[in-house]
Amino acid sequence: MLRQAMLGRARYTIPTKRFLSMQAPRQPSIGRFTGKPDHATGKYTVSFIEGDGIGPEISRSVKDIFQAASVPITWETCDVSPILVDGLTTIPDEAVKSINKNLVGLKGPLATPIGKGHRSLNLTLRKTFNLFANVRPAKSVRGFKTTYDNVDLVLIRENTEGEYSGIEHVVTPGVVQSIKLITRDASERVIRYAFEYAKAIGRPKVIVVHKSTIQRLSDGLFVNVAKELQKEKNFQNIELDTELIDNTVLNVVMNPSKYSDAVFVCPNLYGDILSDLNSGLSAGSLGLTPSANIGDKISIFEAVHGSAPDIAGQNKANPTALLLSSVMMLHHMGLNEYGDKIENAVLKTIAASSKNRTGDLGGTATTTSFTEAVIDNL
Ligand SMILES: NC(=O)C1=CN([C@@H]2O[C@H](COP(=O)(O)OP(=O)(O)OC[C@H]3O[C@@H](n4cnc5c(N)ncnc54)[C@H](O)[C@@H]3O)[C@@H](O)[C@H]2O)C=CC1
Ligand SMILES: O=C(O)CCC(=O)C(=O)O
Ligand SMILES: [Mg+2]
Repeated sequence: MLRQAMLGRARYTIPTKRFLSMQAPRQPSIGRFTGKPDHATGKYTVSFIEGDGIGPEISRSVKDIFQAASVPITWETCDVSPILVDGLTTIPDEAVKSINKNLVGLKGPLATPIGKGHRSLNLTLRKTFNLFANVRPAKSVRGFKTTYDNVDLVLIRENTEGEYSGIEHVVTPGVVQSIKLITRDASERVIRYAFEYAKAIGRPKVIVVHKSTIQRLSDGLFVNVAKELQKEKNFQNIELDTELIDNTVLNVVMNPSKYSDAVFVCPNLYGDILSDLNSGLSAGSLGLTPSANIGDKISIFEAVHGSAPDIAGQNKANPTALLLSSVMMLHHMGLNEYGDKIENAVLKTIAASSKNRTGDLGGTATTTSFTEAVIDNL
């Protein structure tokens, strides 16, 4: 039997046995949106970071579709040009104020220079607003054939530390050290979120993906925290499994359906890599996979993909991943009808014909013609 369970995206159709009799809530209890619409206009204000490369093109698409769907949102454009002080990267105060005020943001991809200049602005945003859980669902798209049908993977990545702590130094020329920082606090809050998320979407299992055979203390702590949490009364109905990352990667590629009833949770780098793999497998492109960066109060939604410099400025980018991220955002804000409407229009457009699809999906559509087709399908 199938039951429609909703969190972030309407199209979670989840096979359940144990949870059939339970009413799954729509959102985990952690990180709920508490913003209010403006009294006078009835509209919410959302901070919008358009991003680099293809960012402005896919952002235009989201804005046009939101306008056509009459979504009650006013965009507040945020400039996050990096500010470097004593080697540390920050973002302008106005952007920090905007996001702190609105409690929610939508973000296009931000490019990171390699080996020089500012630190990743994506990491800076996640650290600045303590966005500790990065939720990355990867689901097959109806009507678009990839290697496997019915891929339905949900991954939650620790988003503030691990290999992305940015603690690196030269010990002596030719010898560098990079510190993977794992703390009990950060591990606990993301794993707790993963348990809550699994409950909310009606999945009976959480799988900790790790390599504690090698990273014995750091990943060992992450795994132990999960085992401790699972003993809490609240989570005893959720099964906990642990898997070595190399084994998970093999299994995901060989048989992704093995994980349709689970939520993965993992340290930062594993989650970054595994989420691109999941995207490629479910969608055949990075152009379709959304994500949410969740904090206790503030959340920022963004695609899994980057700034795609190879196709930037050519009207070739697929805006779907940012659109589906905006759908996750609408559900997070409780604007479910609008989220469902836009999601259905996007999926209908992709399913209708290969002509509608952008180049990454083997089609000939441009970003603008795809956007127009979605608007026609609203
Ligand atoms: N969260 C973020 O803002 C992220 C930012 N980045 C940054 O993006 C820059 C480029 O990174 P890459 O490794 O090239 O990864 P990328 O994700 O930008 O591109 C990888 C491949 O996927 C394609 N692609 C990505 N998004 C697409 C879309 N919407 N439509 C059609 N095709 C799409 C690109 O054309 C390219 O062939 C780097 O500076 C990196 O730091 C990378 C990943 C995430
Ligand atoms: O910030 C970056 O440069 C890359 C981030 C990334 O790959 C991701 O968030 O998936
Ligand atoms: Mg990545």
